[in-house]
Amino acid sequence: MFVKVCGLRTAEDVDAAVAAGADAVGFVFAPSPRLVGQDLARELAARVPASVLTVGVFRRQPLEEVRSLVEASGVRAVQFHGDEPRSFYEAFPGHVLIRASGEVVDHGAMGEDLLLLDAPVPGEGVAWEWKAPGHGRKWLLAGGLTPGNVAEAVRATRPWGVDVSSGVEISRGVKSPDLIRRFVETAKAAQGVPWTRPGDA
Ligand SMILES: O=C(O)c1ccccc1NCC(=O)[C@H](O)[C@H](O)COP(=O)(O)O
Repeated sequence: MFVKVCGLRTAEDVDAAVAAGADAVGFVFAPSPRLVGQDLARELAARVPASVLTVGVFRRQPLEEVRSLVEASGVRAVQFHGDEPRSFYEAFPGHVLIRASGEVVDHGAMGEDLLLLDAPVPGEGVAWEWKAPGHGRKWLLAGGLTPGNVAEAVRATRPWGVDVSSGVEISRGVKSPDLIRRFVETAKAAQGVPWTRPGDA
């Protein structure tokens, strides 16, 4: 089970996610209480070992802004949460590409490596009627996941991975190392599909 912890803003958050065994950590560059700037993101990304994927999260931002933040922060993956066109995905060869969507879409149509099925409004901690996209490709489940419900969500939908933000916070935008540890532990123990590196077939 691939586990991404999103919306990290402090060195303690990052260290907790890495120590817990997260496979990816996300830095939000879109308007959000979890927004980080390029310098902080670069500092935080530098703490992350190469085995853990660093993800820059964007929503409805101009391509030049995205490009500049990706380059300056050094993140290795780019996650789009709006209706960004294919040209946005094509602008980042060599990066892992994550396409987030609030509905089941044609996986691969944008050239993405991973599809992230999320609530209609991201990062709000709202659980939706979780369902699988109905194809054999790699996808991540997100939206209102917590240490208390992630096992049930995984059992119901059998994703390749999961993504969390609000469910590991003690207040909006403030992560809890203990909740991060509990979430990663529970998700890893849940019965998902076998882990392989994102981008591989
Ligand atoms: O987290 C945000 O505030 C955010 C803002 C704008 C675009 C994306 C955002 N988050 C993306 C994520 O990957 C979240 O982890 C995902 O939506 C799940 O969030 P949650 O339901 O709070 O666990």
